[in-house]
Amino acid sequence: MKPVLILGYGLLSYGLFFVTFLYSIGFVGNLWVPHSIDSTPTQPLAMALLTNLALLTLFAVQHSGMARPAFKRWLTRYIPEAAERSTYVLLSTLCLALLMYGWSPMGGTLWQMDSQWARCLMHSLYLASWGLLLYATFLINHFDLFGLRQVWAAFRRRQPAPLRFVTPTLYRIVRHPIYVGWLGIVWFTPTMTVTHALFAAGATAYILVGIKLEEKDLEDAHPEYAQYKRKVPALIPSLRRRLQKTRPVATVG
Ligand SMILES: C[S@@+](CC[C@H](N)C(=O)[O-])C[C@H]1O[C@@H](n2cnc3c(N)ncnc32)[C@H](O)[C@@H]1O
Repeated sequence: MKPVLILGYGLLSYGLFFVTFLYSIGFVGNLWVPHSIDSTPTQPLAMALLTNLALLTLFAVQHSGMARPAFKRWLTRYIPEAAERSTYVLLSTLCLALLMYGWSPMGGTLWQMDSQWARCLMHSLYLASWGLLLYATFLINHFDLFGLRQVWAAFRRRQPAPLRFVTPTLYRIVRHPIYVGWLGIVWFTPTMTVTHALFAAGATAYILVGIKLEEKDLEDAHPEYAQYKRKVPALIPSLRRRLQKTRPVATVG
């Protein structure tokens, strides 16, 4: 595959991801977009539940399955290595878009905050969680996580330097700031409907399983990860057990 085509493919994947990412801020927060997580129910409850569970499962299997090293090895027998991450980003984006498009609101309110300031606080925490997620991607390497670094290197006919294991700022007080952001996104809402709770519970279960799989790969790739894991908590930040700044020493997949 010609390097310019790989670059175009990577840019297209990233562009689609970015538009879907912006829509999902409105979708989960019930803000600004026409079809959101708590739009008016249109299907019978059982049908809506099955649809939503199927969509959540599809996203979880794709997102976690394609991130495994064995899957990446298999995939790169058929596509250039430089396009692997962009393919992951593209398929994750398509699954997320399908999830939002096919999502079937179920109605039913579990709790609701009526006071203006409480609603405002929840919306602020919700948007701050998106900010945290985005910020944390830049701490690891935003352009690597979304495949741009790899396709740019291919375009320049260079081999991209392997991504290093890093523990900058937030990563010294919590091991998974991106997933902390996700948890905030799904749980901070002024109105918790049954639909929203299903989404939040599904996302939480996915994150907890995803962490186990991701950390196994990180431990395999980076022997010092075990020590990092002992010192830094997974999801609840601890300032007391703050990891000393260490030089990154190994690569991760
Ligand atoms: C979606 S990101 C989530 C990262 C992290 N679990 C978090 O919540 O902030 C997953 C990718 O980040 C990589 N990764 C996780 N922790 C890392 C670190 N400290 N340094 C570099 N890469 C890391 C994993 O290898 C995986 O490819």
